[in-house]
Amino acid sequence: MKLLVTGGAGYVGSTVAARLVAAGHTVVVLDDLSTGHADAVPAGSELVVASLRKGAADVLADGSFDAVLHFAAKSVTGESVARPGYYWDQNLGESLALFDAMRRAGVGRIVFSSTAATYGNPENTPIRETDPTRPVSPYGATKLAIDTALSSYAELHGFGAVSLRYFNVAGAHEGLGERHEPETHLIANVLAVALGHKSEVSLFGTDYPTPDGTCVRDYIHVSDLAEAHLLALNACEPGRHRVYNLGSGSGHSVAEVIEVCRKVTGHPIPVRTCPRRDGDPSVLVASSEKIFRELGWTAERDLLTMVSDAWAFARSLPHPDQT
Ligand SMILES: NC(=O)c1ccc[n+]([C@@H]2O[C@H](COP(=O)([O-])OP(=O)(O)OC[C@H]3O[C@@H](n4cnc5c(N)ncnc54)[C@H](O)[C@@H]3O)[C@@H](O)[C@H]2O)c1
Ligand SMILES: O=c1ccn([C@@H]2O[C@H](COP(=O)(O)OP(=O)(O)O[C@H]3O[C@H](CO)[C@H](O)[C@H](O)[C@H]3O)[C@@H](O)[C@H]2O)c(=O)[nH]1
Repeated sequence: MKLLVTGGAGYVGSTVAARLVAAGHTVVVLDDLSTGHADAVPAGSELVVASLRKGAADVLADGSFDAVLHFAAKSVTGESVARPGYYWDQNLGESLALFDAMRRAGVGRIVFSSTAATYGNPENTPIRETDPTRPVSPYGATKLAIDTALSSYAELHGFGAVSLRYFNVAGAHEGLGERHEPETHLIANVLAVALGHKSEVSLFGTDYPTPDGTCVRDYIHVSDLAEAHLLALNACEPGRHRVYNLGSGSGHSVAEVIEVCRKVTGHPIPVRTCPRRDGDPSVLVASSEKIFRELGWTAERDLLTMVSDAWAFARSLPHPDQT
């Protein structure tokens, strides 16, 4: 297939783009490089540097594309609380421009990166796709709005859409890993301490109603995520919008993750205990039973593998002072 990958210079998008190229697809990446890296775009694919609003219509105009994989977004929860208008514009506004360009070019097949943040503070654990969606951040709200728009486009314009609600993505895949600036994600921040880039890791909250008092999350390897995108691409069915959670079904506390990082790196990793971070639910664990039942997908790589792969990637990067 000929595929447009928005956000394909970012962490998840570049990994999936590499997997799509390896599977024999033709890939064009559309990315404004606002948080991505041109050197992450896989060899064998073309990079168009533009926002969705400015670039999507032109790229899609020749009618040669079969489908879109839509990763491009702003995704820092705290920033979304500080700048809600920017998030609505960048996430919903840019996505609507993309969907309109797709409609005009006659491309109706789309796989979209949604998020566990659409559920907010969950009523049930593990979270199912039928559970209430009550996002607690503008980031989660914009992603839920895009999911809702996709349902309309499926119903009224015949799009075949799949939203994949990732839980906490981690790990690295064939030389591609996390390079967010600033980095907010737990594992990358812990590994930065092991590398000597930071002196200690902040642990946000030790008074949660969890076994060790720290937040519990469901970590999913980016390589497992890439496989889910291949399956989702084939599951797009005109007139239908499907939603799937992507997680492992088991939770790990922040303290547990830090301990695994100590084992993998051999570094003591000093911790500074801090107050809770705004907007963090205490437990987020996915039921991925639906995507297993319907598409046969299941997470195969465990937390130790995620941390080991992220560590190998982190060590391959130059020290920030040398870049
Ligand atoms: N990383 C996670 O744990 C996680 C969890 C759930 C959902 N997601 C979602 O997965 C997707 C990818 O996340 P990531 O961690 O790879 O983020 P990322 O910031 O590394 O990648 C996003 C990419 O999109 C590009 N981009 C942003 N806005 C754009 C625009 N308007 N036009 C063109 N390009 C634009 C950026 O330059 C970047 O390359 C996002 O949609 C995010 O919401 C990520
Ligand atoms: O330096 C850090 C970083 C994080 N944490 C804690 O570690 C846990 C995981 O935090 P991350 O920032 O790694 O991930 P989030 O769970 O906040 O967010 C991720 O999952 C969300 C859905 O669950 C969204 O999809 C979001 O885009 C994605 O980054 C949280 O309890 C957080 O407070 C720390 O203690 N110290």
